[in-house]
Amino acid sequence: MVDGGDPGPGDLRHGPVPEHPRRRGQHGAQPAPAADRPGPAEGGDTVTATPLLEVEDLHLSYELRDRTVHALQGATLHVGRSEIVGIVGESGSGKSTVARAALGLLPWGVAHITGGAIRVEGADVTRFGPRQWPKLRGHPLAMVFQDPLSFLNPVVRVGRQIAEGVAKHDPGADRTRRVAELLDLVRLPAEVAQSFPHELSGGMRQRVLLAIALGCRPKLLVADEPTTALDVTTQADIIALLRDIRDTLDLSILLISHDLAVVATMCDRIYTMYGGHTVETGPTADVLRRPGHPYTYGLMQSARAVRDEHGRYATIPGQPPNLAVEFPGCPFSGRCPVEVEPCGTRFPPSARVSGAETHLAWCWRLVEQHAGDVAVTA
Ligand SMILES: Nc1ncnc2c1ncn2[C@@H]1O[C@H](COP(=O)(O)OP(=O)(O)OP(=O)(O)O)[C@@H](O)[C@H]1O
Repeated sequence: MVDGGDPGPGDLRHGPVPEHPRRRGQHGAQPAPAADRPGPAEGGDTVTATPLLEVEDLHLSYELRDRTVHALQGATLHVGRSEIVGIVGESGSGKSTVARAALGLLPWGVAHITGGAIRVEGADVTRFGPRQWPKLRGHPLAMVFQDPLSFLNPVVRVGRQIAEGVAKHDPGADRTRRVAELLDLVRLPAEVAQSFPHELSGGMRQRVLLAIALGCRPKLLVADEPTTALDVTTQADIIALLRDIRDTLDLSILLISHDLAVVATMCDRIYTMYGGHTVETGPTADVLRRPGHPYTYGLMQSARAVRDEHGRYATIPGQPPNLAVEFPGCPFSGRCPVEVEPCGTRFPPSARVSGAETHLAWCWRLVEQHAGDVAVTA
């Protein structure tokens, strides 16, 4: 369950309006506002000047035979060193697409980046092709997926599958010893090395996947819904394990989940995505205490299993946006309980929500509350 107060989306605080990563077609890709980068005071322990991963105002479409899906229409995020950062949002909001784009794991010829930028350790990888991406995979970036069975080779013992990554990224290592170390790290007995994937439980397979990824010595581990297919107890074990691994190995984790409770338990900072846009970001405690975007507030109500006067669980009324069109305004417009005049026609600049400079939401209502602080330029 998500803890925190019960502020409504109207209960938003004032503060200066930082510069917004501008909309594609209006100003082109721009650096994220300084306030959207973590400082040592908030959102992480040891954050250096160059984030491991930066995604700036990313626009991406899937060109299908009969239609175009504008999956990302302004996704912005960064992950610093030793941080656990979460992306939360409902199905179709673009969470997996932004993560896969950052690892070059999108279908070539179908997915097209049409604006914005991706940087890995400061290097622009936005236009990387199929030959360049493999150099980044495993190290410095590795990914674990929701469904280990689709990733693991069913006819190869898991020890050998772990050893393959070790051989590539850690060629000098004693492979047998390293496999045993990695299994121990993910809290599996050494004998598991002799097993085939189908002989293991779902939770054990997820740990094997984690061992394979860690064998590549990543600096950033991207975990896409790693616990969704697991029962509640196993979910909690995997979350605790991920946190311990971050502490032991001092790596960064980007956790993707539709479940705000999972993200809230584990992450230092959160990004909320909706309709292909980043709509809020901030240190987890700040976002939960005072959500700045009405969509984040709706997610919190759903996560708390709040019931309405008829005893029904709170859901966000309305339908997600149609991604076949590029929407000029806020994608939550039409579904938003606190909509104001420009929402349907122009996407807002970011505005500071709470005390932390890193707590921002992209919401016209907040911008209006800030009116007079800083000129709005979107
Ligand atoms: N390979 C693909 N080809 C075409 N459309 C795609 C592809 N992958 C994703 N999409 C579409 O892009 C949009 C964003 O999908 P994405 O998987 O990134 O969202 P998500 O927030 O991760 O949702 P989920 O939690 O259901 O995976 C959706 O409309 C989805 O149907």
